[in-house]
Amino acid sequence: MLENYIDGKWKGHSTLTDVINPANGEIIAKVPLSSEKEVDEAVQAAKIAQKQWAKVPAPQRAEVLYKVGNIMKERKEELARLLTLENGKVIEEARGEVQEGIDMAFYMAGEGRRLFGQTTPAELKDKFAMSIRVPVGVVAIVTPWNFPIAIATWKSFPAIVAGNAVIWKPATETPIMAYELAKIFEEAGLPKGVLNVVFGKGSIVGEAIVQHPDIQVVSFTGSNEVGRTIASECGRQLKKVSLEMGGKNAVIVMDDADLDLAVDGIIWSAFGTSGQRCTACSRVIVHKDVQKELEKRLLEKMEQLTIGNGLDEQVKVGPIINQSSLEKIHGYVELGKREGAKLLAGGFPLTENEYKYGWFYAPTLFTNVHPNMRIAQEEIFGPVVSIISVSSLEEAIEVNNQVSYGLSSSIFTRDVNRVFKAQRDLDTGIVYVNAGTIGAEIHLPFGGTKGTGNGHRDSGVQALDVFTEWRTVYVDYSGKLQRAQIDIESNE
Ligand SMILES: NC(=O)C1=CN([C@@H]2O[C@H](COP(=O)(O)OP(=O)(O)OC[C@H]3O[C@@H](n4cnc5c(N)ncnc54)[C@H](O)[C@@H]3O)[C@@H](O)[C@H]2O)C=CC1
Ligand SMILES: O=C(O)[C@H](O)CS(=O)(=O)O
Repeated sequence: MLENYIDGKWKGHSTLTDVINPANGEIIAKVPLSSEKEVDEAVQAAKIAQKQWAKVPAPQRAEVLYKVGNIMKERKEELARLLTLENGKVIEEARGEVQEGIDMAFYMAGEGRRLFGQTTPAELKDKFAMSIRVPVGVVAIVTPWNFPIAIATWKSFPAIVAGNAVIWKPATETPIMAYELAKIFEEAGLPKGVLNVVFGKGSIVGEAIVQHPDIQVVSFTGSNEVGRTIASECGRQLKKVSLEMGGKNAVIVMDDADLDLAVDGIIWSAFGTSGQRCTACSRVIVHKDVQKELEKRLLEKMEQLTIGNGLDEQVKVGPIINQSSLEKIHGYVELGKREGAKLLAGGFPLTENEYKYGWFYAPTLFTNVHPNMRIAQEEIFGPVVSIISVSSLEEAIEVNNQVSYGLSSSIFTRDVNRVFKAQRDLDTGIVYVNAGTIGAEIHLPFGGTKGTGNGHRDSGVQALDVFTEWRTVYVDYSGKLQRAQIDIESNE
């Protein structure tokens, strides 16, 4: 039975819902469905804790993150197995996700000794000017189920090292990682109230967080629809909001590409995590001269994919998170057929034998897809790929950019001129060359253009911009009133 973590205390709740292993339908935990009351309790505790936490020197705040990183390292295998249990992703990917969290802990702990500002010359004599980062106050993070620990670390670690207190609402599908991370923070000695975890529905706990007047920042990852709702409410209240809302990412394969490498990149980015990544490849934009050969090699590789319970080390594609996601994916496949795309592989849920009690979908490949079809425009969030044929690099870039999202893109080519043109013209926050669309590194900014976000970035040093304000400080040590902007000469 999981509990909320508020003001350093574990608090049970009378209303609970089941946490289900998507690989076999087993109930693995029960999680609170909290209300506005728990959100307010957490905010009141956070307000008090933040005032003290902001006064702790940043290198000391960072010590807590070093401890968190070390505990995660010791518990890596156990955490990875729990992650596979609640989310379904295959165990080697779960290990990778926990490692992302560990890397983020050490990287952001390093920021405790940097948090760089600027010093600049002042216009006047005997005057000093600088800008420094200051914490914002109480901040909220609202996270999805597809990366239940990594995304939380991208957001909470910079917030905490910068001196904020955090209210965290994890996805109800994957609360175990949140529960474990809160326990790790407690063990690492984080003062009470600096991190508060409130479990519950987005429509209740999420909305209460967004509407709470004492929360100054909301950092969200999830669907475009919910992101827009959050942004409007935050806009009304003049709250800072950072959004990461997915993608319609493409791999471009040019006629000079190493096709085997391209196939490996596509398979990994499209069917890894069963396509449930915001960076997942869901379009392949291929030069017409190599289309047939690419399709042949892709189909051969797809046949080798083992689908099943992610705890089995041989399995390469795990389950879909829940029934409604499965139905959404299948709905898109049916739509693709009606739109006139040609189904080359997959296109159905797996329901027999070992798949009977879980939610599994066969890796699916469409060809003859027109760039304007809805399957080529909308985020499916499942193992479904559309092949679009083009005649030139220029056309490939145009097709890549013709979607409302702009998260990740990739190009396979051996021509350095094409590489440089592509990285200049692909309208996405992340561009890969001779690699798939997934695999972001935590010390670089993560996010995208257009409908993917609103200009902010997770991870990298840029994450600190979300969780800090800039303060400009002028120190005049002349002992007299010097009047800047009026007359520099008269102050000689
Ligand atoms: N960008 C990404 O990484 C992700 C994108 N998605 C997309 O979203 C689709 C639906 O997945 P969901 O889990 O339902 O995403 P969602 O956007 O509903 O949920 C994401 C988080 O927001 C919370 N939330 C929901 N409604 C809220 C509200 N009104 N106010 C505040 N918080 C709220 C949820 O409880 C969860 O913690 C997927 O099929 C996929 O297309 C989903 C997960 C991650
Ligand atoms: O949130 C995600 O989808 C992933 O963490 C990003 S990546 O590692 O696949 O680039």
